[in-house]
Amino acid sequence: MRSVLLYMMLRIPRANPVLYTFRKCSTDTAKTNSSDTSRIFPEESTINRKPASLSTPHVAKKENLFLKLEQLESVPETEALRKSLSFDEVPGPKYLKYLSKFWSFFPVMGTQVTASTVQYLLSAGKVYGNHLSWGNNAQFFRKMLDHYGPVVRLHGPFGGDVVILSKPEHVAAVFESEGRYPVRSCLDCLEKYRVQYRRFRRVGPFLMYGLEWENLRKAIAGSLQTLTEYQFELIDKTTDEFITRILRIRNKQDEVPSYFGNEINKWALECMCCITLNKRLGFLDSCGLSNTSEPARMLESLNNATNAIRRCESGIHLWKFFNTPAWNSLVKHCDQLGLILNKYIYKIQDSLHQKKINNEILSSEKTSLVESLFLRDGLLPEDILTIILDMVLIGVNTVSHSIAFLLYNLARNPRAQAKLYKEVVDKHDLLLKDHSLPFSYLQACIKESLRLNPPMPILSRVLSKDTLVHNYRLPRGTYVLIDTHISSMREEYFEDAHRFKPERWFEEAANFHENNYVTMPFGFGQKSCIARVVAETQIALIMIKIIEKFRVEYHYGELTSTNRPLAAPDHSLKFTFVDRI
Ligand code: HEM
Repeated sequence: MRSVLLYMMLRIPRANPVLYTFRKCSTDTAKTNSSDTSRIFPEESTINRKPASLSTPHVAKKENLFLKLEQLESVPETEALRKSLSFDEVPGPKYLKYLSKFWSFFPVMGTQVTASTVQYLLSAGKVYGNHLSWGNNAQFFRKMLDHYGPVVRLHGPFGGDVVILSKPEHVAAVFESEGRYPVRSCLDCLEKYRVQYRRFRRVGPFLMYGLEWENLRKAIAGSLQTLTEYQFELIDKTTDEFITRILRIRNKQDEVPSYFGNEINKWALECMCCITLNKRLGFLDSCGLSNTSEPARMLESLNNATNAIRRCESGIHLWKFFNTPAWNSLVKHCDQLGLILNKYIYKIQDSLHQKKINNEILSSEKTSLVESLFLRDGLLPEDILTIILDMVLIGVNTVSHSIAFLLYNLARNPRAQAKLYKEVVDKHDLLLKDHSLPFSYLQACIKESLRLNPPMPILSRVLSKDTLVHNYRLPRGTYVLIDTHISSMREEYFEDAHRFKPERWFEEAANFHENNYVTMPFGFGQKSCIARVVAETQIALIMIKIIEKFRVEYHYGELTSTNRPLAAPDHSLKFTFVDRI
């Protein structure tokens, strides 16, 4: 048994043909472009590249996290911490405690596996013993918190513990103790894919930490403050195409087909290309997409890669030892997505080079995110690829799920929809004039819908120092999962919490809720969403166009979220779009 385990732990991931082609292609391209790179960015030649060795076995996440935490300053012991209850006293399901002792010899497994076990329970549903037999796994966190109290400790079956929280004051304690470089959980599979298989030197902004992450984040955030006028125009055109698409695909009863969710995804992916590449790739082509077209392949890869990441991160990480179907799918689809994006990234690099030769001055209005990243010192095309891939993997589904739920909430609340329609009609000319979005009721609708249906309901952090929560001392290194959805549904903060009431955001208490960890659809602090403004503008723009043109209805019962890490609508989105007279 031990030797089998040892073999599994040391097993070196085998390169597969798809990967080989991709790696070869990208290194070839990198070679052909290396001279260009040094001409445009002379500083880059000094970068000391150290690709991760393929022969290095995957390092246990626990060690990684502690290495990262070591960089953080330690804090003096306070009186309150000294008097607190110990970590062992935090309640939680007992059976996991026994299992954790039994499994503790698994050195390669760590906190991450505990967390992914939780994720697995959330997405697949499992029955364990009396305490944990939940009929409805979507209610997993709520049941745990109802049963054990506001702070729950899950003893990891494979070592490493997870603490679940949802009360704003506890969430405050976690975020207020956050250092300069917060650590969130990692997606191990994506890290392995990028660092070990693709040998990228950086793992992407979502997964990075420390000074390097901070610098990268500053570089991206600088270009994502707002949309440029040019990007706004591109997204505006894309949204017009989306409206035409609704007209084309709806039936005689004005209802769109069950694949409408995919149409929203196409719109969101096209917008992402506008934001990152300043380019429309034709996702909403009026003739539809042929299966072999580039946009269709890109969309398919994105859907399959997202699904593969979810499968890899759920349950036991067998892909760390051998190539599971989920891992193979992840490699195949991330490669595919990367190949397409790389093509455009290199094109932009070439055109920048050309502009430099011709001494052309770049107009800041027309500079794409990729261009602005190239213009910063020290970023290689592969760094830019990981940035764009992270943005695509996070930003497309979150935006399209938000739109789906907002349409649903408006369909179910005709009065709110009528009020929004009035605002849109009254302020239409303002939108045309200066591209600003002075729509306060619309903004309240967006906030309210994100409160009811946040696309990323669970935030995660690794504590950078011992933290006092509910008088328990949670040790540094504890992996904390925060269910922000539960707190934003509490009656004590929101009257009629289950109702869609945009008006509540005009009340005085709203500021309190926004600033006090009660509702956090975009996360919190240094590692909060980098593209909040851009995402809100995108959502506002599409809603204005839809509500101006159609009355939206939904005739299929309650739409709720699947409880995956990214919460998606659990039914098909067969909305009815009735023309406004
Ligand atoms: C309604 C849409 C969106 C929602 C609700 C959302 C929500 C979130 C949340 C909850 C986080 C984690 C925050 C934390 O841990 O504190 C996050 C991080 C992030 N989001 Fe968004 N997001 C949205 C749209 C986007 C878009 C459109 C992009 C890209 C253009 C994007 C890029 C990112 C990135 C790169 C991070 C990682 C930031 C870091 O770790 O430094 N998001 N987002």
